[in-house]
Amino acid sequence: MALISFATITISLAALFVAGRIYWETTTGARRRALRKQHGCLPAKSLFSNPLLLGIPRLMNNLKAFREHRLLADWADSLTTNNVTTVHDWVFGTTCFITSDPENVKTILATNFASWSIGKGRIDAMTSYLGSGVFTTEGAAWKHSRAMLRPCFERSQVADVSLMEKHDGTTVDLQPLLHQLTLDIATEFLFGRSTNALDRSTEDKKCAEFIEAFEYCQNPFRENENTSRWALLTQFLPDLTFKKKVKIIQGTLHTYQPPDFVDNIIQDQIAASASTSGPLSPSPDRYVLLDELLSQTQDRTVIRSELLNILLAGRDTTASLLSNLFFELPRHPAILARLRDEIAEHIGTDAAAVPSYEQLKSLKFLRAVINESQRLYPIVPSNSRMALHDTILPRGGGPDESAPVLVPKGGLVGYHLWSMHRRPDIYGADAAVFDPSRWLDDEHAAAPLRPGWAYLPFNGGPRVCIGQNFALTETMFVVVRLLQRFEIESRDDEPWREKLSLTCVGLGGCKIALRPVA
Ligand code: HEM
Repeated sequence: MALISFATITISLAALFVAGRIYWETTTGARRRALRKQHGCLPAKSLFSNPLLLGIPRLMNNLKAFREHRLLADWADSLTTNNVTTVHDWVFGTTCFITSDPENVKTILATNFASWSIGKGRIDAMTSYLGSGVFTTEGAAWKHSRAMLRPCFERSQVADVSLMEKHDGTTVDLQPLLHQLTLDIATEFLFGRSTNALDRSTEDKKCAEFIEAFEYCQNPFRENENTSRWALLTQFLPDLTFKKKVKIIQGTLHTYQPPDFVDNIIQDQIAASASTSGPLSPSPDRYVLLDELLSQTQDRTVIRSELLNILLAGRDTTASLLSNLFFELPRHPAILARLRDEIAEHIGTDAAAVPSYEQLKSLKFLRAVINESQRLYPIVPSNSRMALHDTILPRGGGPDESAPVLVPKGGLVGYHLWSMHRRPDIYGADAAVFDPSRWLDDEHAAAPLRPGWAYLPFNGGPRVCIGQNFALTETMFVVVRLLQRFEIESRDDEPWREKLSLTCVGLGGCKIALRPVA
């Protein structure tokens, strides 16, 4: 009896499976076959063997490579060794692609923007501590945020370099100080008030607590925890520390908490808006994002979320760029000397010669140094998008990768800037060398370098970094002010190694000796 019912159940399940498969083949399958035929799609290569293993071996390898600080280089090697620019994989039933092909990246970010999402994973993970804002939303909500922020980044606002001068200080232990400096500048620019993290004389416990909590939440790859051997298991366990930190960031939004760091800023600004004078009254000649937000809504959740979203986007990114740049610069005395000459010629060597926005923009060689630093060490070295419906990548299929590829609805495409920025067929045989002169038309060996979509440190298309100009001005300003005052020397013989969180920075920090210029 038991045997019969077991056989009946097995047959029924098999029949159900076959019926389901037939249904799928005649609907979704047929639609995809037609789409493939219409566009001449061919499959992309796969570097990975057995789909029945659900991509788990690859995932474990990635985690190991991440722990050993070689994930980016491993991927680049993998693509180069196999002579491919787009590969296909299958992780836990989700179709995934990795690409370093500029045409594919352009399609995802610009020409076919509407077919792609930033992904549920990013939205859920980041909304949990940032709330809804420009970085975590899509569609109408994102458009609204972006429109609200745009005036904040117009040239006249960014050109106000005086706020940067206020936060310019002597540095010795560079990497952490750069992170504090950019936090101070970002908060002054966006909120009208600085965290003053760099100023040791003004210890603010709430501020320190807030920064610590913010840093904890924004690092999804917390070392020794998520990346341990048990990483896959810990993903399913509640992270109680994370919840505690979110409460610190979200402050009074969670009841019974005293006003926290961000709340205080919002409250003070509301009070200042009501008065016409006093140190916190809205500046008549400078745009402060918080003032703009307050003029549009009194909803503190909205205000707080938008502020946190931008703080995330604008803070560590610039510090990481500066840190990577100052890692390379002292290792290339000829490049450093040329940069000093340019600064002396256009601005002056005296510390009293504070550069203006226009002067900064005239420093062509400094711009080339920054470009080169971002080429070799993109701050966001890989990124991804999710297909909202069945859609097409223009390249990557077939033996020579020239055929289009079908990406099914829900499929993920990772675009690997680290690999793309180092492609010898785009940047030349010396692609691995730090050489800013490749960006100078009259000095470039062959034709002028015009990488287009093959160079993407700030992303591209409608979601291009809104703070790009601000970040570049800030970077130029800090480099000029530092070199005007100090001789710099590398104090680190180790090669650059990746330290990946949301941004990418050197594992060994940026150890340099600073001597005041005689
Ligand atoms: C070197 C410094 C910076 C780099 C390399 C950088 C890079 C990027 C990248 C790659 C994105 C796209 C992320 C994505 O959509 O997946 C982005 C978006 C964004 N960035 Fe930056 N960024 C920098 C500095 C800044 C600064 C200083 C601010 C503001 C103060 C800022 C504000 C934003 C915002 C608001 C977005 C979201 C734009 C949107 O989704 O519409 N960034 N940035």
